[in-house]
Amino acid sequence: MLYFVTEWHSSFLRKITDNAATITQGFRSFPILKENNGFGINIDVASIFGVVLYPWGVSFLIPVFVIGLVKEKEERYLIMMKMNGMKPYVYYIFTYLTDLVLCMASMFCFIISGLLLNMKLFTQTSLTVLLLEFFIWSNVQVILSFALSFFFKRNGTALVSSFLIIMVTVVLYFTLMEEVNNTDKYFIWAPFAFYNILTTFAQDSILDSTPYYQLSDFVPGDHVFKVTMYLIADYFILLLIVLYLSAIVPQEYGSHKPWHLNILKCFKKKKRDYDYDSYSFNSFDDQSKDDDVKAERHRVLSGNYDRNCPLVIKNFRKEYPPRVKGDKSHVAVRSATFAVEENMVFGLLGPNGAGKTTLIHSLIGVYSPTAGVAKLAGYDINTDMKQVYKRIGICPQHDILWNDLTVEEHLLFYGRLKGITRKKEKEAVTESLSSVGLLNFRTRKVKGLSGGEKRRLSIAIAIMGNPKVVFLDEPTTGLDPDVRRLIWSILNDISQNKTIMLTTHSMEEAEVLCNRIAIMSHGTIRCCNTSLKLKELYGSGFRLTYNNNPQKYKELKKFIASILPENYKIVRDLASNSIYEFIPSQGLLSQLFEIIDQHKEQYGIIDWGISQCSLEEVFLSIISEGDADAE
Ligand SMILES: Nc1ncnc2c1ncn2[C@@H]1O[C@H](COP(=O)(O)OP(=O)(O)OP(=O)(O)O)[C@@H](O)[C@H]1O
Repeated sequence: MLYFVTEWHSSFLRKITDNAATITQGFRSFPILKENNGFGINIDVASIFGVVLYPWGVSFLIPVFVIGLVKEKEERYLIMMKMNGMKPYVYYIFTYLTDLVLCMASMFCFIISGLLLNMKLFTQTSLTVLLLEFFIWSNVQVILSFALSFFFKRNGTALVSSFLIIMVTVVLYFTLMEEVNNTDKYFIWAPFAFYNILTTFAQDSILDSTPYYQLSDFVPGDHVFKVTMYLIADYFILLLIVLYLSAIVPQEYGSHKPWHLNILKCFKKKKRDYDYDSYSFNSFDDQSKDDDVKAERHRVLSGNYDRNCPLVIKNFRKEYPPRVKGDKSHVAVRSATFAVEENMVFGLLGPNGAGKTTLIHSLIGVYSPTAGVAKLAGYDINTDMKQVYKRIGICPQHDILWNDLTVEEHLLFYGRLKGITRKKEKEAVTESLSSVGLLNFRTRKVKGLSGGEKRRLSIAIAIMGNPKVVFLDEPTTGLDPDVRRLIWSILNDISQNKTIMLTTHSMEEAEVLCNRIAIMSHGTIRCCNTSLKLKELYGSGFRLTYNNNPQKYKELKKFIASILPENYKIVRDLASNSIYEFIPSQGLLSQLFEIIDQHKEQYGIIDWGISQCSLEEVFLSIISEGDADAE
């Protein structure tokens, strides 16, 4: 059809122009403008999508940083580092710098991909201005994640919530874009300020009518300059918020200040309220009625102990500030005074909440003591903590280990914290690992270790560098009997030339390992002696236990009363089963065995036995006394 129409027009043309003109057929594309992208509009599609996607792209690291910080809180890595002498501010500065480097690296990738994709925002905006803005934004991201991390305790919540915060911010920004551009108050929220800067650059580069953003444009009076100043101000506000929150938000460990930070107290000159050598009886009264505790207190406070004692505590007290305003402060350790010599394992027993962990944590600097003094390995914990950390080892109640580090890396890390030199560290690692039987696990990652192996690694960390004093907080809790016995034999071997302070809930463990045992309840040391002595002092002597025929119950009861000494106590009195406690006179035990054996059929005794009281009974009796005192 097109052919016939063209031929008809062509013959008409030839006729009127005397064959001078003719129409030739062919196909050609429509002419397009060089920068038209084929749609007739001169725009950079990548930049348009970029405007929408940039905010997401430049904010995705915030949730990642937040979960990193919250995970640290959850896993308590910082506490373990603190127990080994690392100052929290060092940890936070390094976390900040690591996050900043990560952020800057991701920003570089962002800029390089923009340049490779030939996106105008990156090709046409001054690179110096871009780098400056991204540097400021990287700092803001890191400090913002620090601030957000204070509001979460669990990793999962932190992840979801921080993603939501970023998502809502981006959506809100695009909804209010026009308003944000014209109203400065929105720039108080740092992401709004940075997104606005990015959008301004992107719009400048999309629209031909305005020139692209250059360094010379970045001067006072310019919109981007003004928003950048807001962004910098936001950074400092966030920094102040982080410093404030770190002082007032209660952490699982460590103390925190009231919301008003006790500012007035800062101006008062701090008085040194102790002097190690002259510290004596004038402090808090010891509540213990026990003669051994009183004697130990007298011995230590009057200075009658070996001056080389690696562990000396005088009138040590720890009060926690009240959790609720108006409440009284909580006294976790009332007043502890004792000294432990070298080559000794000192067991600290007590029910949950007795104050054992608080005492250890106050000694190793996790908390500062409310009153009292202590010397560890010859150094005063109030003045020479740096020296103390080099000479002590700590195995905390729960394993605080990094899943992705190897066994050796853990030991190297803590060894360096303790100040072991590079030359000696490999040797120290080998020594420590062979003591706990983990030499073959040297290169294994912690996530591949069993519970017992992790515990042994925690003990290896504690004894790294051959410290003088080792604190073991419930080292075998939750382990099976086999592993528990293995750890006992390890502890027995490593106790040479050391002073070990061990807390445990296992009486058997205390009996096996400890040369001296102190039982603590309600923050007070109730007794302190060897396990044998404690049994003698607090145990109710011996126990007669029997099962019998209920028909002869009354006669049997009379018979037993007639053969036991007058001091007997009935512990259990059932028709078919009874327990009596008594303190035997000389020779009575052998007589009892004979008499009961002769009369057992006559009184219907089915089976019977006599046993000495256990440390557990001593423990229970002391704890119940402590409970009565506390009421
Ligand atoms: N950070 C804290 N702030 C306030 N009170 C605390 C704090 N930590 C512990 N306490 C309280 O101090 C008391 C002693 O606690 P601590 O953990 O020292 O006891 P424990 O003998 O080690 O117990 P467990 O055997 O369960 O570990 C408890 O009443 C406890 O509630």
